[in-house]
Amino acid sequence: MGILDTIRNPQDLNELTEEQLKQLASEIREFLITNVSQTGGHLGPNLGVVELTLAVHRIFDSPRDSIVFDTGHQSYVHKLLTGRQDFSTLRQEGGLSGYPSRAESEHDIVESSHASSSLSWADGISRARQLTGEGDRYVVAVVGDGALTGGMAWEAINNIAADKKRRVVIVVNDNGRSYAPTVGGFADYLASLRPTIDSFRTAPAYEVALDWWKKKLQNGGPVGQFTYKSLHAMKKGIKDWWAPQGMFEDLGMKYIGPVDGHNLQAMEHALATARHYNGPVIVHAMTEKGHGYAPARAHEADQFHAVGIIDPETGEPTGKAGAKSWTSVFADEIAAIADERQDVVGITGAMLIPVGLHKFAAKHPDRVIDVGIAEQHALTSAAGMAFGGLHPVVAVYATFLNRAFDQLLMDVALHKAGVTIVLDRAGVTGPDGASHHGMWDMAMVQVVPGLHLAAPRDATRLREELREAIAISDAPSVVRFSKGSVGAEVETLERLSDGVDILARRPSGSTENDVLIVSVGAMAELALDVANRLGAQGISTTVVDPRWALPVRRSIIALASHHRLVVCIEDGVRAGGVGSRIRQEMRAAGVDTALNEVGLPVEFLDHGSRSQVLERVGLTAQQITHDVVAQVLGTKVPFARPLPGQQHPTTGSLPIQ
Ligand SMILES: Cc1ncc(C[n+]2csc(CCOP(=O)(O)OP(=O)(O)O)c2C)c(N)n1
Ligand SMILES: CC(=O)[C@@H](O)[C@H](O)COP(=O)(O)O
Ligand SMILES: [Mg+2]
Repeated sequence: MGILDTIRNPQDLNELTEEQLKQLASEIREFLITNVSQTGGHLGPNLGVVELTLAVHRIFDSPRDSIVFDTGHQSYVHKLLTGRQDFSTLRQEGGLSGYPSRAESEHDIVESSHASSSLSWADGISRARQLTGEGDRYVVAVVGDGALTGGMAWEAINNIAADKKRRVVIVVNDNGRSYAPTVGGFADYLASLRPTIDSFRTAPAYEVALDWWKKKLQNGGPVGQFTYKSLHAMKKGIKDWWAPQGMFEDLGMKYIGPVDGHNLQAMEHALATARHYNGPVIVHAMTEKGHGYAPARAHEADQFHAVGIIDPETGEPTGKAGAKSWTSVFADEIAAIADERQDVVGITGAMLIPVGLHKFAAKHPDRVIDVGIAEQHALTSAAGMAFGGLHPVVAVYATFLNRAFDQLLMDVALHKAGVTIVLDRAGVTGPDGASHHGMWDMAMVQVVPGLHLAAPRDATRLREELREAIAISDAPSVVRFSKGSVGAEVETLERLSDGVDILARRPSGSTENDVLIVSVGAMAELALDVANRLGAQGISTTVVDPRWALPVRRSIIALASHHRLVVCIEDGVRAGGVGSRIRQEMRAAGVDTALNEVGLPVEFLDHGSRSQVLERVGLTAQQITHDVVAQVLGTKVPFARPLPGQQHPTTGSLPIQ
């Protein structure tokens, strides 16, 4: 039995000797490599915070003191130390979350995986502690150098630094990377601190002695005054020359570091110093992503930021290479477009490879910009680029657009800026859980005036719709697609004049009162499966793919008036989604056909595989068919009549045969 097996809670760490702690760190590293290589997960970030997390839990008293992880993907060690040592179900349905989870432990606070929020959490918790008479409890925020490139972090620092009594300890986990090396002026500043010498600068004894000496000299008459002033000038000169005056100290926060984040004693000393300071303080820890695991260190792209199932010895993926991914289709097409259009620029929020801009960047490095984890800035900067005559393509995961909604609305759309936003990981993603599903984008953007939304159903339509989007120069255009492998090609039977694709027609001679299925994006195969199942139950269907879901195409409305029921299937929240918009447009056109919005519930969906989550919420052919049959055969759906003089949208003739 190893030492790790004896750790049931953080208090068990306090009895360990220095040697035992070293052994424990080694066991934890071994545990992470052995287990995460079998389940997949954020192996690199967690190997980088073994000593840091041990030190935090030895110096602070969780859960009395609150420990907040930014983004939360680096909380595996924290979980191991707080009673969760079965990682066999990591990120799986019903299993251990890959992020902090309040349902799992009282030691867990922030469940969202959206970066740069930890300092605001720390500000809020510490204010609450002060106002409820518990200001002696500490709040420790563990924040990465990448997360510190997010604007929200600086909004929080502005607030925290204002109150010298706030017991907030900000542990900067500086491994110099997000996925790739962190970019920007602040990242350069952090890097510039590395050679700085003194971590004793904020030691209490040093501070007390310095204050005594300052007072002595200042009160020592003219000679003392002169001596004090000249020594102060000399010290400032040395610091400016040798140890530049820290930005954080200029902001009014104490700065301790840089500290070797893999030296447990040094980390404990720095954190103990920070604790004694009893006010807002930054502890700048220098760490390495993937520390202690050669395959991770050698993986230049992202140092095993997130791995699938790998061989623990070699770090090589063991699963068979997946089918072509949506991301790779986008990566190839945007790189081709970049060759053709010099005005097209790419923008990423510290995720160049994950969003597929790397091929574009390799060919045109000056036209792909990494803004750091700063989606809000990305959108407004893109509006500026459009004003300057460029056509920006902002590529982000759908869930991360949430935080840039106002910039999309008021900087891009209000100014009719020709900006294309490419949303990868749209819809249910799966293992990263509730804050990673890209499920709110369509409901969010459907209220943006003038916005064009495309949801390609396969690789061919992605290429097509991406090009159509980039041709829009007077409004925002959004192209959204799922995580993972792109599905099979779904052929077009007929393309209507407004760009809507007919994927399946009802049998000739069918009645007016059949079902129109509107399939949004990657739901096409599912929609056709539903159509077949309904056909077996004697219900004829027409299946269409709008391709451009917004603005709603007129042919969708006309088709609706020739069917008994419209079923809109989308991989997004059904409240306010595409189906809702179609319903509104139908009502405005006086078409009273019944409509079902089939999509995701307005809930936070726990992690699992994509298919498991879709099954859980009923977004399956079986469930949809069951519901439609019950409605139609159960005559819960009134028969619809076409409007007088309503021409059918295809050839002006009566309903499609
Ligand atoms: C708002 C937001 N944008 C993008 C991401 C995707 N993301 C997850 S972790 C990560 C890198 C974080 O870097 P850092 O904070 O330095 O932590 P490290 O992984 O280096 O420990 C990014 C960009 C996110 N989680 N949140
Ligand atoms: C926390 C984090 O890194 C997320 O960005 C997530 O892990 C991305 O997962 P995928 O890129 O595998 O969808
Ligand atoms: Mg980092």
